[in-house]
Amino acid sequence: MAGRLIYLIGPSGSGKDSLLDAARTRLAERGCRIVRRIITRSAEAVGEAALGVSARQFADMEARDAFALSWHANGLSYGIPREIDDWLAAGQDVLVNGSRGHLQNTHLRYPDVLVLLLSVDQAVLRERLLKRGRESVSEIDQRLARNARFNEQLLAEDSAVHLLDNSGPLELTVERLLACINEQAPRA
Ligand SMILES: Nc1ncnc2c1ncn2[C@@H]1O[C@H](COP(=O)(O)OP(=O)(O)O)[C@@H](O)[C@H]1O
Ligand SMILES: O=P(O)(O)OC[C@H]1O[C@H](OP(=O)(O)OP(=O)(O)O)[C@H](O)[C@@H]1O
Repeated sequence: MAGRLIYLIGPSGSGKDSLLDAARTRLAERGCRIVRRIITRSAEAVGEAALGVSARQFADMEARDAFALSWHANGLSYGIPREIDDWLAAGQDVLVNGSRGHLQNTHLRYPDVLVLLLSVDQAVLRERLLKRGRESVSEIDQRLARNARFNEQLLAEDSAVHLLDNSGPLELTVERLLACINEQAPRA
């Protein structure tokens, strides 16, 4: 049986990278691979399981059809390597740090995708972003405004999005993630 694409989405700062890092070993134990994204962000950026490339390199990769999925947001470009299709075909589950804005395209290409929306109380989220210190205050406020629009849209849509709360300790969210993946496993 083919593997399943698990598409983790959520506001910047909701804890996607932290969750993937914390759950990495447990996910590997159950045969789930975490994708390394290609991002036009400087390679020295911390906390991101990604390969940094220039805008030119990214465009070249896109032209070579090197990505299964790609999107542009926050002034950056993001690509998911095409090799995930080999992993899925080989029966492995594949977890992607995805984009809310690109969700519809992902549904079209991967109809059986399991979508997990990581959510955090807005005030807690602002504090976490300020503490992380990766973006300026105005960039943080722009991202928070974008979140508000996305949340409205996602809630209004009747799509099969599974909420995953990360307002509490990360360890708890890891357990919730694994439970959700197990609960939503397709019946053999
Ligand atoms: N459950 C949590 N409790 C406390 N801090 C958290 C939790 N999850 C993530 N963080 C912190 O929030 C910040 C943003 O997390 P990050 O993983 O970079 O989010 P994202 O990848 O979604 O942008 C980081 O400083 C991280 O340490
Ligand atoms: O359409 P959206 O859901 O807003 O997502 C757009 C992009 O923003 C996030 O990346 P970002 O560069 O912010 O990294 P982060 O998630 O680690 O903050 C997310 O992982 C997406 O790649």
